[in-house]
Amino acid sequence: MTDTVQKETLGFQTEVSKLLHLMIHSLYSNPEIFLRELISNASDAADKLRFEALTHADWLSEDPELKIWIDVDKEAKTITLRDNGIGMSRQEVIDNLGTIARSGTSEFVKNLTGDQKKDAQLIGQFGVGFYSAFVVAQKVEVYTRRAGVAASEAVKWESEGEGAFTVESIDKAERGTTIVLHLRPTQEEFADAFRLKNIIHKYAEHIAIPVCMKAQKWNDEGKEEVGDYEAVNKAAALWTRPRNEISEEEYQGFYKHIAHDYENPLAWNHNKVEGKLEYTSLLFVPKRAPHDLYQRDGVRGLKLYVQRVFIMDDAEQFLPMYLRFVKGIVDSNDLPLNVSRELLQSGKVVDSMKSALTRRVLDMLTSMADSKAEDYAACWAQFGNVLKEGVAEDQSNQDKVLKLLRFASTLSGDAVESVALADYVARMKEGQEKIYYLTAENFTAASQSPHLEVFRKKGVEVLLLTDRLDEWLMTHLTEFDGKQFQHIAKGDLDLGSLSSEEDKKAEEQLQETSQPLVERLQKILADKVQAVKATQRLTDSPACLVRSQYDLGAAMRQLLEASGQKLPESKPTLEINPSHPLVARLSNTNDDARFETLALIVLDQATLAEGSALADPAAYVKRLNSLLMELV
Ligand SMILES: Nc1ncnc2c1ncn2[C@@H]1O[C@H](COP(=O)(O)OP(=O)(O)OP(=O)(O)O)[C@@H](O)[C@H]1O
Repeated sequence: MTDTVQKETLGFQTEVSKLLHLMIHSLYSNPEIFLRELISNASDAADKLRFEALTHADWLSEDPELKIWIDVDKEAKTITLRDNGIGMSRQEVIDNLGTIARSGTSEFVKNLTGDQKKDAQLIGQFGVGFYSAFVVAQKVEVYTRRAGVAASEAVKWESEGEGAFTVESIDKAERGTTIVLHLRPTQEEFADAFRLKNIIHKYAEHIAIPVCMKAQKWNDEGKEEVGDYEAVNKAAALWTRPRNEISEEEYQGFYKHIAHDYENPLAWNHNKVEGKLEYTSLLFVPKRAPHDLYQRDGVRGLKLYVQRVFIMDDAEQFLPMYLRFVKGIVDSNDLPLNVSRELLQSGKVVDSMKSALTRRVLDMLTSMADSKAEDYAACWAQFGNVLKEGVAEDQSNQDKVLKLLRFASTLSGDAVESVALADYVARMKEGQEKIYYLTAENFTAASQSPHLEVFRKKGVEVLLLTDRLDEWLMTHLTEFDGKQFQHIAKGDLDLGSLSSEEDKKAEEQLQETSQPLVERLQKILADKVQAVKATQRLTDSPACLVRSQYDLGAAMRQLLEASGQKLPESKPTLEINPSHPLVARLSNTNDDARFETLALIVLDQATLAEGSALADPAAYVKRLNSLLMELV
């Protein structure tokens, strides 16, 4: 490595400087992860070389055994990591080690709050990567030569992590990357082979290629002698090993490696399929949703291998959109090695793998829901809204998806979505035929809705749906376990066999006695409501609004209107509770002007109770005040 030419000093992208600063201050409690990150990069570099060798066989054949070597120099206080992977060109060095390539991470750094504690918690979510070297090193040198590039076109990169780095052309005999870490005085404990081997066991056991260090021996005088390089890790692709020989820690380590996550996954499933199709899958459910879960161009998909050769990241074709949060790998024996994204778009092999993998994920989630309720609750909190998309997207698995849904309910009593449809059905009252639910803007509006009164009286549980997606979701749901869904604020009150003979008689009587009041109200409110009706739905409230069975909910309306669609006006039915004192008062009012004021107040209040906005709030306030003045 001589012949220094073309040395240039370049500045780090602003975000990198920020990231470096934050990293050094937030990872001090766990500095050893630098080794995990650098080994992970070297292993990725080996994967990339194997892939490129499919079209450039000579790149691999000249030095075919892909490995990572780690050396420690106690005197010089350095650690050296060497790999014979793909290496980097000059431009790649500048791009990869001077900027933040991944847009998500760069966005994150731009938005740092400046509050070191908060920022430190966030940082792990973005994969700390190469720059973590500076947590232990005061100076980092990178010597690299890309496969297929002349020895004289190798590059040296060097930085002390403070704003700038240099790049210069060098000679490098072998392909691949060598990284020299000059340890900070406070981190010299890492210049210890034994310590490094322990870290490799902890974090890099799953790495598919050998991570080698020199053997340590002690002679008769108790002095240390170093032997030849030997693999410290097991050095076999994790998914190719038998399940019963892989520890939990190894699965967790592998997940962190492929998902760039710092937390353990919630669950995983490792499976080998033999027969007509042959493939191995290893699928993980993360603990936390990525920041780009709802972005159109967010990262999704599995890592694809064909016969153990890495082919591509983010292969989206193996799982449906609503399972886009699942991470993992799939290794196929049937796909051709030169498979491209375009080729993956269609084809029997991919289709049948997709449907099998989808079922596998749904089964994994179901078994988590059945046996690890707490984990599933965490999973639902993160990915519930994405899973809901599956109800519409995946008709063939709708039954499985329905069982995974969770809702808030009048029984659970809080906004946490924890009630499964199967639990609801198991708790249904004798004579109850339908699954009752209510949609509203938020949990308070839902749980205080007048529509719940009759259900409370009869002790019937109602699901409370307050997510923006829920109205859309319910347009795709007709029944579960043979029971129809019924929105309690839409259509006639239909309690089926929950209504006793007495209820039915009372209903008839109610309609009869309320007829004059209903007609009077109808005249006044003709242009505002569809109809006026006396109701048994209410016990404590004077009135409520009922929508037609096929009416779009408020959230759906907003959504469609925002997308530019013109929707016909929909008028509600006003249902009144004749046994409420205010309605009784209304009934006894002979003064027409006063009747009108009261009628409009009752209508406006029913609108407010529904969580809707008033068309003319000022008029409402004026009317109410005139009544209040009378009281004074
Ligand atoms: N040993 C290496 N050989 C070849 N390229 C490397 C090596 N180390 C790093 N790189 C390149 O530098 C890039 C940046 O590495 P870095 O670790 O910062 O991010 P990453 O690996 O893409 O993701 P993460 O931040 O989650 O680790 C890599 O994507 C890769 O292209």
